[in-house]
Amino acid sequence: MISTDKYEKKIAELKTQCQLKTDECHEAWMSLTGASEQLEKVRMELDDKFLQYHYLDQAMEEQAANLRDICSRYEHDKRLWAALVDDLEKKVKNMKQEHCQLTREAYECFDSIPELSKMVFAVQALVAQCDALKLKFSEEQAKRKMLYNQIQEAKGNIRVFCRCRPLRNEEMQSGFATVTDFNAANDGELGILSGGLTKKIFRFDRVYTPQDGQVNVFADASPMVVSVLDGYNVCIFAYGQTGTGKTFTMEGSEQNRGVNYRTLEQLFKISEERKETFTYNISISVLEVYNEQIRDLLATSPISKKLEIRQAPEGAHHVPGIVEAKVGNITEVWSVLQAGSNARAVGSNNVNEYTKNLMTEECTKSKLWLVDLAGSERIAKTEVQGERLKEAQNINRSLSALGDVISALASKSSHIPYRNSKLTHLLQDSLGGDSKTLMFVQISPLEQDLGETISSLNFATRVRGVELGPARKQIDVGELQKMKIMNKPVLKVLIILKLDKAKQEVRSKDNALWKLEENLRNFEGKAKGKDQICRIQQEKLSELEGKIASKTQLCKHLEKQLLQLSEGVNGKEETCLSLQQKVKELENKLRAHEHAQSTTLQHKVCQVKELENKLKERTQEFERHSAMLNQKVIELENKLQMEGGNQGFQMLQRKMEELELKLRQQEQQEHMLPACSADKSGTTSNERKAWSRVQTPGQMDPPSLRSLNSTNRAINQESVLLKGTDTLHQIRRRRGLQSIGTENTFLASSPLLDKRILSSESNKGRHIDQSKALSRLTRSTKPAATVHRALSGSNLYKDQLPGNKDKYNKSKFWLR
Ligand SMILES: Nc1ncnc2c1ncn2[C@@H]1O[C@H](COP(=O)(O)OP(=O)(O)OP(=O)(O)O)[C@@H](O)[C@H]1O
Repeated sequence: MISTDKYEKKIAELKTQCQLKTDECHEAWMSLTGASEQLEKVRMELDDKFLQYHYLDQAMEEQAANLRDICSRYEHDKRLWAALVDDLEKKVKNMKQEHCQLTREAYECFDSIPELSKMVFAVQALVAQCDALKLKFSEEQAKRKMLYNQIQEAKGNIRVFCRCRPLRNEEMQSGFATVTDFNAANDGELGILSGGLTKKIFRFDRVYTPQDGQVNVFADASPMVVSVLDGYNVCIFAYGQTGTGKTFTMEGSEQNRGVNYRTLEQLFKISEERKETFTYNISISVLEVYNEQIRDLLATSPISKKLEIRQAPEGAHHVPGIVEAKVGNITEVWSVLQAGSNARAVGSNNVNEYTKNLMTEECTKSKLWLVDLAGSERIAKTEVQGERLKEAQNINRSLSALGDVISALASKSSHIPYRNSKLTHLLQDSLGGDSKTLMFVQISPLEQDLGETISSLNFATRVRGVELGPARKQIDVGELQKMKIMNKPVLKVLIILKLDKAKQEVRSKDNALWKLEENLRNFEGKAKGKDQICRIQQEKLSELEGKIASKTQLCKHLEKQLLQLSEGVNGKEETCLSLQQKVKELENKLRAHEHAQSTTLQHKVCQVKELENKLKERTQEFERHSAMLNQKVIELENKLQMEGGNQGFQMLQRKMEELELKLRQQEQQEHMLPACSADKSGTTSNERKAWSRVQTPGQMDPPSLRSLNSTNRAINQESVLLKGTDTLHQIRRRRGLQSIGTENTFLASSPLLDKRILSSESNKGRHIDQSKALSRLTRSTKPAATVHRALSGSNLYKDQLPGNKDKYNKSKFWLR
């Protein structure tokens, strides 16, 4: 009994120690749970901070990107505007320079105005001088005209040039003898050999050898052209035997123009030279006198009406109805002459006359007769009959009438028989005292033509012997009044012609003056234009400056915003840094706390292990003692059996049974407590009542105790302390499950955690202790805001966490 009490005492002590350890473990667990909760809170705060930091970081990045964009645009605009400003400044500088230049030039021009006025005075003086010179010139011109006429008169108003045709090829080949001697041709003498011995000398104004060309011939005839343009009637005609070169001299060929063409060419040339002083209206008529009938070769109608010669009231003769083609240049004249030539009667042997009517501004109306007479052969020689005879007779009549006129003029007869033939009648105004006449006497060099040659030369000599009076200008009486009015201006115009050089000087001065004025005007215009451009550019510049100012203001505003944003960013960065710092601190704290917790836990675990070991040792000791007690009991029973009677033995056996019962009740009590706490979820209220009854063995009824005794007999046979060891193992296992569950709940409810960690399947079977799980969560930067809610909402967590149960349950749990 004493040993049993001892054991009972020891058991009670051990139980007390065990209870104390269990309480310590419970406290440690509770503190761990509290630390975990705090840790969780800190983690959540950390996650929230991380999230905020992340958002702030994003906002900051966006702001930084915006700022960078604004900065780059600002830089670009700045560069652009700077370039524009530079460009404009350059332009303005150039324009200012140009403006200065133009102002300088304008001032120079302004300064040169006195010089210009001086020049104007000089020019006016020159003009006055010019007027004086013009007067002198007109006087000189009048004198020149007078002298020219005097010379012409001295030379004779009828001038005769003799021209001999060259021998033809066949004539030369045939060896025909010639009778002409040109040794003194330059002196105007022509020798004609007569009978091979005697030589007769003829004197003319000019004698042309067969070698003299058209140019030489016309050179002597050209003064007549000046006379025509000066207002005198002129008649140039060729007289001579057929085939001696009359047409050649008067018309010539296209390559070798004759007197007609060259005279007209000269006429237009001089009129062109005089165009500033005179206006010549030149008209041309081409007519033919055939069988004493005037034929208009320019008439377009095939049947031309009969043309008659009429005398105008002022005395001039004209042919009414004849075509007068107005010509402006030699080309037109040539085409008109060609038309007349084409219209000429084919095979006709008659007089062809070209007249030029010239009307000048001084109201003179002069005529130029260019006459190609028919051959002057004697009828006997021509031996023609019928119509040809009649034609030859008419030709001879014309020529003899011409001869008669010439003779009458030569003898200064009172009556000049102009009207004896159409030819002399037509030439009346141009063949006489008031006009100038030039006759080409054409001769043949052949001996066989000697008679005709002598006849022609004699006729020419007679013509040359005619002494005409001084020529008169053919003034149009109808325009006389006009002429009187225009006399002075005409003179003036003539002076201008003569004083060409002075006029040119005046003109050049005028031109220079005009140019200077023009330049001045141009400069003024340019200056105005430049001023306007300058104003426009200045306006543009001011506009651009305004723009630049607004841009600068905008830039400043942007810079301010940038600064504010930078400050904000800096503030945010500082906040972030402080937050990071805090996070770090918290992490450190957490780590330290974890470390402390883990250290404490390890310490506790070690303590629990030590306690377990001690418990094991005690249990083993207890077992040993039990075994010894059992041995002693058996020994005592045996002794009793041997020494005492059955009565004492039965009493002892009863006592043994009572002791065993007590022991069993204690065991039962110990055994029922963990079963109740382990199967709490499935425990009903009745069972709890039963459990409460079991707790107090004194209150238990004997049958229940008995039944319990019988049901637990098997257990009783085993070690009670071993069962206690199993219970500790179960606790450890549950704790492990709690850790796994907690971890899995964390993982399942934190979507931002790493996916590998998220995989609950892979982690389900793994045993992860809390310290590792916490460290992993601490390493994770992803927030887990829902962790606490997930944890608090989890039934498993609620059931398994001892902190969520009442103290009584906790104590029950840890009693186990
Ligand atoms: N000085 C000259 N030089 C060269 N050839 C000339 C010269 N004179 C006349 N002839 C030539 O002589 C020929 C006859 O000349 P042209 O017809 O002019 O004579 P004509 O006197 O007019 O004759 P007609 O009285 O029959 O009209 C032409 O072939 C012409 O070329």
